[in-house]
Amino acid sequence: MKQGMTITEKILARGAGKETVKAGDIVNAGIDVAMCHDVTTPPAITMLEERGITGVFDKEKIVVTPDHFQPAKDIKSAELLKRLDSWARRNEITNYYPVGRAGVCHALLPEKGHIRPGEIIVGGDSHTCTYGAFGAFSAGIGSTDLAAVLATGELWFKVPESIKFVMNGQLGECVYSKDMIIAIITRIGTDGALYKAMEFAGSAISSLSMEARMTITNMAIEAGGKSGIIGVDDTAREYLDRVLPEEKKGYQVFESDSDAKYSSLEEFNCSELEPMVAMPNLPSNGEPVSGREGIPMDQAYIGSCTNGRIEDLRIAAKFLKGRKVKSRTIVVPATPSIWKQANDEGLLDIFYESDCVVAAPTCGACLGGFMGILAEGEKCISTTNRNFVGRMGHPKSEVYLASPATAAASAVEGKLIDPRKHL
Ligand SMILES: CC(C)[C@H](C(=O)O)[C@@H](O)C(=O)O
Ligand code: SF4
Repeated sequence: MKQGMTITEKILARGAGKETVKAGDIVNAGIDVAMCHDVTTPPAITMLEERGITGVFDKEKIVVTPDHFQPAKDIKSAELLKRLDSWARRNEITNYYPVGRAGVCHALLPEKGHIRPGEIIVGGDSHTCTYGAFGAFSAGIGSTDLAAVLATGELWFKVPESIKFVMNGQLGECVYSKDMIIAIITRIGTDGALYKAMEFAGSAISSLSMEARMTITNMAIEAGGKSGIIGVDDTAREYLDRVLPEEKKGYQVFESDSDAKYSSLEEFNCSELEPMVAMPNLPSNGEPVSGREGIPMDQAYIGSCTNGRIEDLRIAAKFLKGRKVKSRTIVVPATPSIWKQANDEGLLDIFYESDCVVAAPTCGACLGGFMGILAEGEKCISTTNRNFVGRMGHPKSEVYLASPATAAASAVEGKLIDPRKHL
């Protein structure tokens, strides 16, 4: 009898023009979308230029946005932005978002309708796995692979094995998808899904918004995952209906067969889950924040491709409204439309009244870039995805990962607190 296939195997088979593939197969697949930003694309451009390759495989299938160091923070980043800009304009890249339209890539692409189910998406960024929330196969690649993709529109993959995560139950009050993914990574470790596709399902996933799902797939790489993926349902269809242009609405939906082969199965009872904090210096150091209350926080950071979306800002605002922060607090809406939406909804006023700094869309302090770098010994509660040594500044600074609720509540207290105490 024919072996069933996972959603990931089906998408890669489609991309490779094959009837079936199985985990471990090496396939050459066509790329539907290639995401380019200001850090890893300039070196790819250099590689292409050195080989006399001036064009790109398809100017419609490449999406370019500067985000890490935009607007330019220093001369070096200005040079990167300049190279990216002139390359994008020279090649007449259809979907180029220059400074002013630019946003954190993994928030911008879905919002602008560049992500579709069943497609194969790569990007020069490790958190490209985010787009799997839409039932796509999506993986981060380095500059060399990116150069190959930009020139040829193809890339080879080893078809990954899949781990199935069944997230049962329903999240309780003040518990969010960020808490789910911290709990998952804490259970399996930072190499627990090495080169695997992390497939998420179950009632606690179904009831999440697309924004909240993206927080989960975004962090698949933090467990070593090649990709993260969630099947398409009505919530995804509604989102796609809203953002996709008419001509792109005919996407292909794949789902895992009931007899698909998984390397393992992990089940969680999400009804028992508590607000979490990932203690320094690994995303796998998760603990219920209730057991760590009282650790003083110098800074709170609310933003990034993990939790810088409108829903995250609404949650943060709920905890900040009518209160002043005791930790200096930096809020970074991930894209210009999120910034505008936050403004229209009065969220920026709430942040202003609470004494938060609101910055322009950028990766900024998430990777210790700019606007929020930590000094020696400082501690930051952050809604980002990595808390490695020196991630946000001095090697002796510390980053604590949490949901926007926990970050905002802790900012008000000036120390770690369980957000349930702060409603
Ligand atoms: C700069 C970039 C290559 C890097 C990544 O790939 O993830 C960054 O986005 C990060 O989060 O550390
Ligand atoms: S927001 Fe942070 S994690 Fe996301 S792409 Fe930018 S630097 Fe990387």
